Amino acid sequence: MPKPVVAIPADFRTFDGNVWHATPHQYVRAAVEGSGVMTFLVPALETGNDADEILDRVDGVLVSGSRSNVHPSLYGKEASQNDGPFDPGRDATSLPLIRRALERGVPLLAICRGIQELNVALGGTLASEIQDMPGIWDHRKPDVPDLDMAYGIRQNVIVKEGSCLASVLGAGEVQVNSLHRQAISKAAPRLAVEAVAEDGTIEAVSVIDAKAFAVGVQWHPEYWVGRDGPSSTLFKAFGDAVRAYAASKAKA
Ligand SMILES: N[C@@H](CCC(=O)NCCCC(=O)O)C(=O)O
Repeated sequence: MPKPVVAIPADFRTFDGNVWHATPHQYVRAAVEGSGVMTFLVPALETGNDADEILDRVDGVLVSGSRSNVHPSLYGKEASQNDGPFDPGRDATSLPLIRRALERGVPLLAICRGIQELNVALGGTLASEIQDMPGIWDHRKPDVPDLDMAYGIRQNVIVKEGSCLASVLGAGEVQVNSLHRQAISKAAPRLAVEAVAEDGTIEAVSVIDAKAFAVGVQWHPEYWVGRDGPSSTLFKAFGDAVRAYAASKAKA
C-alpha cells in the first residue's frame, strides 16, 4: 500500500523580500519520522482552496502552530491591534478543512494554533494575552535565540483519566513545552477537555463522537518527536490512525 499522505495547512508569510506559503520544518519532520507518512502543504489562500478536493487526496490533517492568531471576528469578537498578527489565508483554509475532515472521518491532529482553530471551527472562543489574566502563568515562547530552549519542556499538564489522550499517553502528569499567548476560553460543544495545565489553562481536547482520531494539543509535541516519549507516542498514534483510514479507503 502506498504511504499515506497528511495535509498541513501552511502560513502566508513575508520574508526575504517575497511572500511565501510556509510551514516550519519541525511539523514535516514529525509527520515523516514520527507518524511515518508523507506530507502535502496546503497553501494559505483566502479563496481557491476546496476542502473536499484536498481531503479526496489525503489520509489525515495536521494543523500546525503559528505566531499568527485566529481572527477574532471568527469567534464573534472585535479585533484589537494587539490581537494580531493575523493570517486570513490560513484561517480561510484551516477552518473549513477541519470541519470537513471531522464530517468525513479523516484523522486530525491540531497543535497550538491548530487546537485554537479546532475550537473556533466548532463554535468555541479564545482568550488573548492569557498571561495578563489573574492566576495564569506566562505560556509565551521564551525570548531566547536557541530553538531547543524556546521549545524546552517546562510545564506540567494533567491528562484526564478515561480521555482519548489518556488512551495514548496514559492519564496523569505529562511534561510539555509552551509557546502561546492565546488559549481556549469557551470550549466548543463538541470538544471534550482532555488535559489542563496547573493554572487551569486548557491544554488538550478531543472531538466528542469523532469518526476517527481527532485530538488537539496546546503544546508542541512535533518539536521533540524522536527525543521525547510522549511526543513520539502521540505522533505514532496519529500515524496509526492515518494508516487505518487509508486502508479503509482502499477497501471501499
Ligand atoms: N498564535 C497563537 C498560537 C501560538 C503558536 O502556535 N505558537 C507556535 C509558534 C511559536 C512562534 O514561532 O512564535 C498564540 O499565541 O496562542
